[in-house]
Amino acid sequence: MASETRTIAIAGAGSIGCYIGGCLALAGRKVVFLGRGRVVEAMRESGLRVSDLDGRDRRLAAHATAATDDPAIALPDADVILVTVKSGATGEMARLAADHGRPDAVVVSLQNGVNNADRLRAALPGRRVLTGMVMFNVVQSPDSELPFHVHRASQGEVMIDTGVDGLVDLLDVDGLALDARADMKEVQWGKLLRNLNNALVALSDLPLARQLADRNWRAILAAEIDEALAVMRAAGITPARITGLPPALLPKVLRLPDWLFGLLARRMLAIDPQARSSMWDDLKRGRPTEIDELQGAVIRLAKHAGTPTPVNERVMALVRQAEAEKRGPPGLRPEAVSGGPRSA
Ligand SMILES: NC(=O)C1=CN([C@@H]2O[C@H](COP(=O)(O)OP(=O)(O)OC[C@H]3O[C@@H](n4cnc5c(N)ncnc54)[C@H](OP(=O)(O)O)[C@@H]3O)[C@@H](O)[C@H]2O)C=CC1
Ligand SMILES: CC(C)(CO)C(=O)C(=O)O
Repeated sequence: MASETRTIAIAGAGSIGCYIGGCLALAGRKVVFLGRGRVVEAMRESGLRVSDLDGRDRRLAAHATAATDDPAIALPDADVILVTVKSGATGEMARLAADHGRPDAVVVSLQNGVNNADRLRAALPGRRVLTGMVMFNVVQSPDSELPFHVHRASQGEVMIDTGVDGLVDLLDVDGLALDARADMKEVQWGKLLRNLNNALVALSDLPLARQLADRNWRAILAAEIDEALAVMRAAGITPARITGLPPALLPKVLRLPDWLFGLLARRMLAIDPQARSSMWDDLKRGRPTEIDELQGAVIRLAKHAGTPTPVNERVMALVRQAEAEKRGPPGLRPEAVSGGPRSA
């Protein structure tokens, strides 16, 4: 795959799509952004600002940013379609790729959860669909800020299925660390363990670094992970090690006192103070969250495996309540989430 001549479509220009597409465009790749509303308007008006916690701070001028809300413009020329919509929009994006994309385009799901790539495969029979996973957090600018600004606020790779010649070379540019993996199913489950914290960041309304520094919040995450590991064991699923720690050790390490956790989990804590979670972003913007793909996946699997998941169920119910109230992240204390003695 000759990198300079290939066209990459970003199917869902939001936080992850604009960060990854922005890095690719800044490296000279041909990128077209398919988005909508305020993001496309802002990119057309004033381009894109792409920064990260390592100190890069770069701009793409408006004339160098191909942004559209029309799939008939964005998708027909694409050699690679990177799907970066939230899980609730996967079905719709699959339909757009089927209607407007080339049959030989490689489609890559860069979404959290364990089902999105399979959903794309089912909706795009005969097409090449790869599983991907993004390990870092991206924060997007508030609505009024111009240019539209995406900031990578933690470290981590973009992991992608092996098997398509030249794809890693195409995507491996400054600001992105590519990792081609043959175990993406296990990576999805390993990432799911980490994503069980997305809801806690959203419910606490705390930046990720502050929330993870609090042992009371970590104890809730540890309890969620205990339940998820039991479910996975019962279902014969082996989650990949993606945090620097073996998955089975995560609950123990999370329950350590703050000072010891800080020492052992240095990689996990290499986060800048702005980092939150994509679910926090959804509550902030009054949008549906991916709770059903994360805690929901654990709870559904547990129903088959016959293992209990009370903590994941409680967290899911609180997120559902916050979604329905549409008042943004509710700023709960850990006791209100764990159901502990001080929650009343
Ligand atoms: N944000 C993060 O830090 C991380 C996110 N992820 C995962 O990456 C995926 C993407 O997340 P994120 O970037 O945060 O999501 P965003 O909501 O920021 O971006 C998705 C964008 O796609 C747009 N969109 C949805 N449907 C269409 C459509 N039919 N046509 C054009 N545009 C469309 C949305 O518009 P609108 O808002 O109008 O719906 C939105 O702007 C998720 O699965 C998430 O879990 C993984 C790691 C980190
Ligand atoms: C922040 C991160 C990387 C999980 O730690 C994430 O996947 C998200 O925000 O959805």
